Amino acid sequence: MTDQAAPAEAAPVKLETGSTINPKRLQPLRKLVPFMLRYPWRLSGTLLFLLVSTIASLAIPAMLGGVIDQGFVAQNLDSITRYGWLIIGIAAIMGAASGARFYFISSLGERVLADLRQSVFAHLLRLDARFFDTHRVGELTSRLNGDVAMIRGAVGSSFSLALRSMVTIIGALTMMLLTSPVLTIAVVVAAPAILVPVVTFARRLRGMSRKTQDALADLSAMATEMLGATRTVKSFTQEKVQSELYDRHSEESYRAETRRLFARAALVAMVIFLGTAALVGLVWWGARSVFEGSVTAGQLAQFLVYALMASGALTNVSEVLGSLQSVAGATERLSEILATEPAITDPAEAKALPVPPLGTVAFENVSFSYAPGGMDPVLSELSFAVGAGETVALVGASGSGKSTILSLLQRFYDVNAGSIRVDGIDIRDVRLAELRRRFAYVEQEPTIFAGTVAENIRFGRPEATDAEVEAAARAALVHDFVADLPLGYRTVVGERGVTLSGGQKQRLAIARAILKDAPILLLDEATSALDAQSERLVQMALEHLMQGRTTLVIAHRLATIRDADAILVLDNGRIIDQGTHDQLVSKGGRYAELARLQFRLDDVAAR
Ligand SMILES: Nc1ncnc2c1ncn2[C@@H]1O[C@H](COP(=O)(O)OP(=O)(O)OP(=O)(O)O)[C@@H](O)[C@H]1O
Repeated sequence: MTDQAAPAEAAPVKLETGSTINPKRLQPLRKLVPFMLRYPWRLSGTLLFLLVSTIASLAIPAMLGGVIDQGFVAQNLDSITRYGWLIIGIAAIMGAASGARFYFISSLGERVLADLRQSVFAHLLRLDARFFDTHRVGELTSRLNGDVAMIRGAVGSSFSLALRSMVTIIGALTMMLLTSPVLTIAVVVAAPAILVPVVTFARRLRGMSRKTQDALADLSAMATEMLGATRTVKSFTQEKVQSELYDRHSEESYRAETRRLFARAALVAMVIFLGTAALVGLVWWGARSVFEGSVTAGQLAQFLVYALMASGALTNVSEVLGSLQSVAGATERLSEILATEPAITDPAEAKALPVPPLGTVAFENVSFSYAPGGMDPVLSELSFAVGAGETVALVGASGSGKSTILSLLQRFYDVNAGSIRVDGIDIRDVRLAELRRRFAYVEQEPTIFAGTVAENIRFGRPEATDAEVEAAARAALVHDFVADLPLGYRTVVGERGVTLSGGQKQRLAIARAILKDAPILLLDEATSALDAQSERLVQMALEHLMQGRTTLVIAHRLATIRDADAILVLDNGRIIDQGTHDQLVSKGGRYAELARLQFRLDDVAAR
C-alpha cells in the first residue's frame, strides 16, 4: 500500500466556542461502546426514544405553519382547533418520549459508570507490586473517582445532548430546505458573518478561563499545604507572611476572573446584537419573499423556528464536544489501566502444594533486582533453607534486602535468577492464591482498615465465627482491650474511628494472623520502641502466634534473636554469616557489632 492510499487524516473541526475539536482525540470514547453494548435494551430504548422525541419536536413548527396559513390567514377556526388537538397529541408523544429517553440514557450512564468503576478497581487489585511501585496511589484513586465520574457525565448527559443536537440539526436543516430552499441558502451563506467574530472572541475567552483556573488551583494548593502544616507555620511564626502570600495569590485570581468576566460580558453583548440583527435580516428577507409570494406567512414562521432550533442545537454540540474531549482523555486513562496486564500471574499448569502443609522454605541461588534487566541487584545468589517449624531471623543493616526476601517469598515480584521453594515446590508453579494462603504476614506497620475490630481481625478469613475471632483476639492479648471499647468488637477503628496505639495495632495484626492460621509466618518486627508493658504484650502475642509454625522474621528484638534456630546476617543482598546468636556473638565480627547497635545488647548487659 502506498502512502497515498492511507486514509487521509480528518481535519480538525473548528467550533464556535473556539475549541478545536480533533475527531482523533474523541476516539478513546469508542472504548466505552463495549460497556454500553452489554445493555442492548437500554441502548436501543435510548435510540428509539431519542428518534421519536426529536421527530415529534420537529413536527411542531410544521403544525405552527399550518395554524397560520390554514387558520389565521384563511380565518378558519375549525382548522385551528384541529391543529390545536394535533399539537397537543404530538406534545404528549414528545413529552413521554423525552422522559423515557432521559430515563434510559441516565440509567445506562449509571450502569456503565458502576461497571467501569468495578472493573477498574478489581483490575487494580490484580496488578502486581511493580505497577504500584511506579504509580502514585493518589493518582490511581483520582482516576477511579474523577475519571469515572467524568465519564458518567458523558454517557448520562453530554453523549445524549450531542446525539440529540446532531439529530436536531440534521432534522431542522432538512425541514428548512423543504420549507424554503432559497431562505436556507441565504442562512447558510450569512452564518459565517456571525460565527467568525464569535469564534475568534470565544477562543480568547477560553484561554483566559484556563488562566483563571490555574490561578485558582495555585490558590487551593497553597491553602491545602499550609492548612496541613499549621504547626510548622505557627512554630516558625509564619502566619502573617503566609496569609499575605495567600492574599496576593487570591487578588491575582480575582483580577484574572474579572478580566474574564468583562470579556464574557462583551461576548454576550456581541452575541445578542449579532443574533438579533441576523434574525431581523432573516425576517426582512423572509417578509420580502412572503410579499413576492414565494413563501407563505406560515412557512416563514415555521422556517424561523427551525432556524432557531438548528442554531440552538449547534451551540449545544459545540459545548458538548468540548467536554466530550476531556471525557475521551478520562476514558483513555482508564483504558490504559484496564489494558495493563499483571506481570505475576497463575501458572498455566499449576502444581498443588502438599496437604497437610510441611512449612518448609528454600531459597536457591536467588538473584533479584527491582530495576529492569537485573540492574543494581538487591539480592545476589542467595541460598538458605528453613525447616518445618523452625524460626529463622533475618538481620542486617537498613537496605540490606530483608523485606525484599519476604516480598519474593509471597511472589509480589519474580526472581531474576534461581528459585524459591515452599514445601519443595517452586512457587512459580503454584497458584498465587494457594501460595499466599500458606503465609501469615505481620507487617512492621500493620494496616488497620476503616471498619470494626472484628472486621479487621477477620480480614484474611471473612467466614470466621465470632467465637473464633474472640479466641484469636485472646491469643493475641487484645481481648481485654477490645472488651473495654464502647462497642466491643463492633467498635469502628482506623480512619475516622478509634485511634489505636502502636502496640494495639500490632496485636490486632497478630490476631488477624492467628485467625488466618497459616503454616508459615512472615514477621517484620516493629522498629519503633514500644513501652516495656506494650512490648511484653506484643512479645507474648507473638509467642502464641509462632507456636508450631515455621517463622521467617526480620528481627529487631533481642528476644526473637535469642530464640531463633538460625540467624542469617545480610549485607548488600548477600548472606555474610549464619548461625545461632551465641555462635555468632562468640565469633565476633559483623554480627556482634550489628547486634550491639541494633538490639541494645549493651542495655541488656547493663541490666
Ligand atoms: N519497591 C522497591 N522498588 C525499588 N527499590 C526498592 C523497593 N523496595 C526496596 N528497594 C531497594 O532495595 C534495597 C533493599 O530494600 P529492603 O527493603 O529489602 O531492605 P531492608 O533490609 O528490609 O531495609 P529496612 O530494614 O530499612 O526495611 C534497598 O536499597 C531499597 O532501596
